[in-house]
Amino acid sequence: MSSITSRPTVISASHLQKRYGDFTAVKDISFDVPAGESFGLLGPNGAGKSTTMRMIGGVSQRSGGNLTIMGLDPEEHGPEVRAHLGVVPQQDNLDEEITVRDNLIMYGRYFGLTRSYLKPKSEELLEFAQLADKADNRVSALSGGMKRRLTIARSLVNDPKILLLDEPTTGLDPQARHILWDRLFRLKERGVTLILTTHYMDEAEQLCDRLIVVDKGEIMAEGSPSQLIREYSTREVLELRFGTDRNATVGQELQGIGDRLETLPDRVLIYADNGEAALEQVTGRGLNPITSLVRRSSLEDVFLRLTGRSLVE
Ligand SMILES: Nc1ncnc2c1ncn2[C@@H]1O[C@H](COP(=O)(O)OP(=O)(O)OP(=O)(O)O)[C@@H](O)[C@H]1O
Repeated sequence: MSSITSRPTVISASHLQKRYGDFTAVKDISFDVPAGESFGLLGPNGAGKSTTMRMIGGVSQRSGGNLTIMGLDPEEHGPEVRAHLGVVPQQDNLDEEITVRDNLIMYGRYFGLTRSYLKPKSEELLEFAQLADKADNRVSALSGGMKRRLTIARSLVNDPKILLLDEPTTGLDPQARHILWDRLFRLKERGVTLILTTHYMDEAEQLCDRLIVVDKGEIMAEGSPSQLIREYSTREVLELRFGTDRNATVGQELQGIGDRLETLPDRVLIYADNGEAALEQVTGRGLNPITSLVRRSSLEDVFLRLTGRSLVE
């Protein structure tokens, strides 16, 4: 099997910038995505992820930098670029008053696809989205997770090589998120390049081969989830809760335990490769947290290390 890095680059962004008046939403974003990769933009609300996606999708003009999709500049070759892209926006914009199947057909017609192509295609996509039994229902009768799956099915009507997903599971319950992730894995298996934004660290860890951590319009770090965790965190984290007032003051007494300490309003985090050994040191000093938990490091810890803030505030 060819390694992912030897595959052709399908998206190349170089020093992307977007200004809204005096405000710079995207300051300097560069990345290359090879075909078939699942690439993520992870960052908190307002980091500039959607703005970057809109520039890739060709619906927002960039203020600076270069961008090519399959070798073409989306601002100069909008229709050709859009023919390669499937776009799943942050907000579902389905037609609520028509049926599930008709949403697919109408969207395809808008793309100029023929009815004879769309008839079998819509059935295939309904199967893929696990919505075949809802085909004749109005969209207004679907759950949030079903609507998301329909939006994804709709984005696939033109067999895109690249799928842009802006916050694909925001607002969904855990079960609906897992069903959706499973569908995205299948697309990845078929060789579709996935570009997704998320502020959920677990989503980034599950879905992304590689990602950039974005904050305030800039890239803070880049790598695979495991590379980033290795580089910016310890293997384990000991989470301690001492009570609201005590959390803020106990830091002094914990000095020297583990590699690093973070004090959050509701807990203290001790970064250590061996969390249990760190906990023994804590109790050995006569400090008795109300609760303690040893867990593996996550991308949330990477973000905290890079910015001093939580991803979800
Ligand atoms: N049309 C606009 N005019 C002015 N400012 C904007 C506009 N669109 C976005 N912004 C600002 O640009 C910044 C980045 O927004 P963007 O939507 O790209 O962030 P994000 O990382 O996608 O977060 P979210 O998940 O909340 O959408 C924010 O401060 C936002 O308020």
